[in-house]
Amino acid sequence: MDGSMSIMGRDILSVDDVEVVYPNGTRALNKTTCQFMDGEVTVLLGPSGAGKSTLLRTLNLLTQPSAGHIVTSAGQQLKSRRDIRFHRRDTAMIFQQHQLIGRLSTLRNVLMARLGRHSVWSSLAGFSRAEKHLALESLSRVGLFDKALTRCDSLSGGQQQRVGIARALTQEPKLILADEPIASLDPASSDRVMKILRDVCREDRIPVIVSLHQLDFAKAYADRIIGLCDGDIVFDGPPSALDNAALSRIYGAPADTTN
Ligand SMILES: Nc1ncnc2c1ncn2[C@@H]1O[C@H](COP(=O)(O)OP(=O)(O)OP(=O)(O)O)[C@@H](O)[C@H]1O
Repeated sequence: MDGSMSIMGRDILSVDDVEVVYPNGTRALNKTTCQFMDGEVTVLLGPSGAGKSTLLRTLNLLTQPSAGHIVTSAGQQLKSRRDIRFHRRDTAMIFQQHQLIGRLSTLRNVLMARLGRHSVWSSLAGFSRAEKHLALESLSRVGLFDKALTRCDSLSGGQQQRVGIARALTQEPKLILADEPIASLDPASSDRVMKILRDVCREDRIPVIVSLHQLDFAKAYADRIIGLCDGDIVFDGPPSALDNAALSRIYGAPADTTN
């Protein structure tokens, strides 16, 4: 067992009594337990400072829990450096600010996703034909095949975010985490990005977990919404169950449901 996530069952990843207190004493996540399933888009919703990014980053162990564990479907607690390395290799992260290298082509940026699977020696040899094929296929899935040789900094914000998704796909992940992926996009680009994420989740049967501020996109694209407030999960259910009472638990006051 190499510590990578199994997709034998529905239950892919568990958060088991996890708490996060940052070194400066900020308690960002109170004792939290939840599971994430394959083929399900989960949206983390909540006001600024609620703990969405903290929960997301804890799933990848970019933020270390102060207590509790992240557990794979095989029942394995992610503790050893080796297990964490395999877990990160299998987990793709999409950021608000794309994290692309502007002067490189989109294809080069997308291929960067393969570095985690190379040894020092094999990375010196360059990317294989199969990897280049996978990168082009990923660009094709996000509708950017024709931009493969274009410099990234000449693309629009929405196109750059789609390159970020293509890079994530080229990692061949078993889990995708997206931290406010549409925060700086116009509505049409946001719609396209969310649709691609949902399609990937369905087609590749992997969990996609997205933090969002936009209630309308959460309702349109989530299978499940986890509402956070002050480091606690205060709602966990399908969008259809997100009524005004739930919204006021998340936002602390009657929320504007028209947004
Ligand atoms: N590295 C850090 N060190 C100290 N405190 C932090 C750190 N990162 C986040 N926090 C604090 O932890 C709490 C939760 O922050 P987090 O970023 O998880 O919230 P969020 O819901 O993602 O907010 P936003 O929507 O504004 O991104 C906040 O009080 C924040 O100030």
